[in-house]
Amino acid sequence: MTDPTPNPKFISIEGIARRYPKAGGGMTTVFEDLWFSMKKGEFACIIGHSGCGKTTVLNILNGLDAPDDGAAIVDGRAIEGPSLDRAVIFQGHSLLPWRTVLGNVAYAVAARHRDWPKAKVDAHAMAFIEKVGLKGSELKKPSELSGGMKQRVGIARALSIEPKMMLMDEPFSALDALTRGTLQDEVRRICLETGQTAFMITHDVDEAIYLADRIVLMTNGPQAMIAEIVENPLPRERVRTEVHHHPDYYAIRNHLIDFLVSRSKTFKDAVPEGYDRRHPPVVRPTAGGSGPDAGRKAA
Ligand SMILES: Nc1ncnc2c1ncn2[C@@H]1O[C@H](COP(=O)(O)OP(=O)(O)OP(=O)(O)O)[C@@H](O)[C@H]1O
Repeated sequence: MTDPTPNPKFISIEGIARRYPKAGGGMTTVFEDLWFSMKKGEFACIIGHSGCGKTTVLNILNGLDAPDDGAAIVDGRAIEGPSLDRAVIFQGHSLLPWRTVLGNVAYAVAARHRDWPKAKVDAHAMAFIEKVGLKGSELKKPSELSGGMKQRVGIARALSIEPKMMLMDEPFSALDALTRGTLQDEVRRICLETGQTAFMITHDVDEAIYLADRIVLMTNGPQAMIAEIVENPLPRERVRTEVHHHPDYYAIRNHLIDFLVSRSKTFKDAVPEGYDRRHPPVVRPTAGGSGPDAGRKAA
């Protein structure tokens, strides 16, 4: 269940910057002074063109990369390296090929709970294998599974360690549309049921609208900025086959596409008056316009 009084800064990105040396000397700034926070149990997607720094942000949240300035904080503690508090689901499955489905998930559970006996580890792993619809396939090896099934194992493994945060880097982009839809449904259901906090990179506007509570819009790099935080006007209880009938669906969809097509390129050269990197504008596109919250500052 979702925490009724969630900490508004359960996850907090505070003024982070990432720079790399340029081939001919000097430095390229991928982004700097980036601020964004998430409540516990929130699902956020980040959208922006290739190279703007989405994976870099995700790697900083995962602890695989460190910011040159600023800090990323989870539940009051600065991230200082990878931790079982955070689980990542990638596009590829990165399963251990010699282990079964159960073996792959149990391996993660055993790493999290080193004092648990094998029977308890296996029972816990099985509960998550069941959650992603793979009961009956637990003794299969990855080579015997379809792409969608492998991705399910990755999801079960990530969820089984009951992380404070789930990080997803385009986890469904390599799947066919039908499998992608089913897995989106499952991830959404499980995140809602377990109050999981999730941060996902996607290039798919419809995926972001279906999954996210809020969508972070990043301008093109280098020196990418968070242009806005878009609040999803759709109700939290969503049904895939009905979302596009919601009166606000096309308002948010058009807003996101308009950003990707034009404003992601032009934003930096015409930064709106009063724009504050620390509190990017919060926009809630609705059929009646950008809604009463348009232009509100992020917390
Ligand atoms: N190790 C590195 N050395 C130099 N530049 C790097 C390094 N890693 C990333 N970059 C640069 O940082 C920028 C941001 O990369 P990043 O992978 O975060 O972008 P992205 O938005 O996730 O892109 P995509 O959507 O294509 O995955 C890119 O211009 C990339 O070339």
